[in-house]
Amino acid sequence: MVYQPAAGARDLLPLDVAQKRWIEDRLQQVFHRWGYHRIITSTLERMDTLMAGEAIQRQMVIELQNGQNEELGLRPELTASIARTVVTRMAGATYPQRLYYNANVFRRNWEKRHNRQQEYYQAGVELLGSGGLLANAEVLLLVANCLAALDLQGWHLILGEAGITRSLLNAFPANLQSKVRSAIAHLDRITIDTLPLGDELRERARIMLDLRGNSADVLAKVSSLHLDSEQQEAVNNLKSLVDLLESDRKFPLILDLSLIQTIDYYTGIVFEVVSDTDGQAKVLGRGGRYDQLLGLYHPQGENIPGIGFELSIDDLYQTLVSTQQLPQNIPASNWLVVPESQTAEAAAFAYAQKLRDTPDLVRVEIDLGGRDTEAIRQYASDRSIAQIAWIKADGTTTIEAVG
Ligand SMILES: N[C@@H](Cc1c[nH]c[nH+]1)C(=O)O
Repeated sequence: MVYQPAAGARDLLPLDVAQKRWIEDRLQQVFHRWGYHRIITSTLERMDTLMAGEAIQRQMVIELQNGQNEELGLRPELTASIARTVVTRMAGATYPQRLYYNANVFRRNWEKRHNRQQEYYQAGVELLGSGGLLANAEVLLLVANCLAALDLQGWHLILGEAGITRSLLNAFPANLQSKVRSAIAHLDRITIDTLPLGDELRERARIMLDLRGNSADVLAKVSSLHLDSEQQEAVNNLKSLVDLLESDRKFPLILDLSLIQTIDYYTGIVFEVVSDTDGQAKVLGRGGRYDQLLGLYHPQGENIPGIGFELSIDDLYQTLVSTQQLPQNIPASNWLVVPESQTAEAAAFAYAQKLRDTPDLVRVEIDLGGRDTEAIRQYASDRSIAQIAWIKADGTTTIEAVG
């Protein structure tokens, strides 16, 4: 019998881990520089927490059997868990709260693959307690700073507004809304042309499909849709955000008011970070504003606004691996300490420990015996170990540089 990981699960070997850590360490430094603090929530959650009302579909979650009457699942994302934690465990916390995470998530890929489960790694932030323009701008500028810290060239951000998109969809008959929503999400013009819609609504659906491109054009087009005052206000807020982002230096922005996310807790801006390095658009991360999510978990139903994003470590890795920036090898040890006889073993351990106790990171291996001098030299050279310390029983040490 051959033991294999579960379908869709992956083992990360030391070089994979070193490369993943390279990405994570850079992101973490950026998060710290912006005043964010790490939060760790449970991998396992109750299904009602994970589904965040109806925002996350049950099919997305890998459910677990347990004997009790508690439905449990593996988290498919972190935002719902963080919302639950903050309102139930951090009562009395002052706002804003700036939190970040770096964690594994599990999703059942029911759409594309045949019910395959999959484990992914995400790093992301949640900025809680502020609903305004500045919080939106902070989060988008933080995305840009993360990508700069990874030296990732050639990306853009697709920015939508879930509130506007949802209210534009409300004009359609209730029984057709989900079809129109899905046709718009998939840019499916044929469905829009064939659904039983009157001329005016069909035209509206076509315009919605076209609400994508440079910000000035899109904002002009959406204003032609006879907006009510609430929609107009949301459009104005979007315009202020775009102006703020584009004022200082060019922020690579595409506005898309047909952008619809699979996760449905968003109430304001939504966005996707897209890389265009390999000539092929690839989504590296996504996020948005959710001003009604925390209220779902709050004991008194109090709403606290929030906004955040996740970056997919797996997709960042795929994009960066071709640029040779990631470490190409696991780090070599600096020293190999060799007891020359059995009676020298204690002295060898003591010498190795002295080397390890220096303030700079020094990697020190003990030779575990069973090979002759030549084999030891060969091993050190194969592993790119710089120096060998040969230790005698009386503690005498001979240092040899490996050629
Ligand atoms: N949790 C979302 C991303 C997000 C973070 N904050 C807001 N949205 C996801 O996994 O897609």
